Amino acid sequence: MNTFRTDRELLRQWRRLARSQFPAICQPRPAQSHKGTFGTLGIIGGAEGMAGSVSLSAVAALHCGCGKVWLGFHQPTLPLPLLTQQPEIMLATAEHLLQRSDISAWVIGCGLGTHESAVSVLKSCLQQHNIVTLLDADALNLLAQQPDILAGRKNKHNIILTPHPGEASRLLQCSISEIQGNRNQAVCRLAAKYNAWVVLKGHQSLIASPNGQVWQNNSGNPGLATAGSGDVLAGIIGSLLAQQIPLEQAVYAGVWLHGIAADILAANEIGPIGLCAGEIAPAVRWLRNRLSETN
Ligand SMILES: NC(=O)C1=CN([C@@H]2O[C@H](COP(=O)(O)OP(=O)(O)OC[C@H]3O[C@@H](n4cnc5c(N)ncnc54)[C@H](OP(=O)(O)O)[C@@H]3O)[C@@H](O)[C@H]2O)[C@@H](O)CC1
Ligand SMILES: Nc1ncnc2c1ncn2[C@@H]1O[C@H](COP(=O)(O)OP(=O)(O)O)[C@@H](O)[C@H]1O
Repeated sequence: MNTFRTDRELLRQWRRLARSQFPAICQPRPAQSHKGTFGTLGIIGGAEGMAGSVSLSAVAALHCGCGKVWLGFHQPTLPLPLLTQQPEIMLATAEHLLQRSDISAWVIGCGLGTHESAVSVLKSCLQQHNIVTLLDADALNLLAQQPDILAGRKNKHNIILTPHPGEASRLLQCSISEIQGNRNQAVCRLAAKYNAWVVLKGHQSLIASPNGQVWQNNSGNPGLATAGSGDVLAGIIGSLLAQQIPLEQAVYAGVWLHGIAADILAANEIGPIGLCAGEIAPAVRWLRNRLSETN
């Protein structure tokens, strides 16, 4: 059980900001709702040795409110220990998961690996043109190696790319210092090159829409500089997308919630030093519930 201490005035400010900028995440649950109301997220990645990455995404997605989460491992056999960690998560191989017809949103790439077999998994995921899809980590590395992977996608405005500066440098074929030297320009170049939504992660993450509008996020702290916190972000945004939160609000709100969660944890003496990525999800759940309260 997790409750967090927060200054009341700060919580009021967060509510005001969230209600004006991303009202869809502040709605209380309708009494007549059921798990299907809140969508099904499909997460693909987790090659051998990397099961933890997609597990972090999936746990975060559940805590952020989506109805069901499927994990599709890019491995021939399933990493069974995950069942005991969070038995609510449904497990499959990536190939089997891609055949399901009930997925509301996809997250692909965390721990996926960059072998040839990963390319075909990514391509078949992208063939589901009408399903909003977030590409992270190795999906971005594959895209950097083979930019035409996105060429056959009919609708790119429902694609979200979430590179850290290292991945951004691969996507734009330049150095990390060039990315960091002009982050605004970098995020715009990425959005224009791929005609997609882009989150350039790091201190004060930048979000660019496909038509080049840029928004800077100011929540978060260096506690987030820890293995797996990007996997958690992918799960949060994917969860909001699966819940049918409008895409623009899902991307902005996801980045903001992830940062505020880290700020709440730090204020509760969990980090910033030694904050673990898995600790972010309960704080996101707490915050989403506080935002949907009426007072
Ligand atoms: N538990 C698990 O299973 C986990 C699995 N994971 C999975 O591991 C796979 C590899 O992912 P990865 O991101 O660790 O490696 P990689 O793409 O080589 O990037 C590192 C490069 O980027 C740079 N860089 C990064 N951030 C930066 C910043 N803010 N600002 C500036 N530079 C920055 C960094 O630069 P450096 O500072 O080190 O020179 C370096 O060059 C991937 O599939 C992922 O999902 C992880 O999620 C962890 C938990
Ligand atoms: N100094 C920082 N201040 C604020 N946020 C940060 C900082 N460092 C990292 N983050 C955030 O943490 C996440 C790290 O993502 P990423 O580098 O992809 O991690 P991983 O691959 O280990 O999951 C991103 O959302 C990024 O914006």
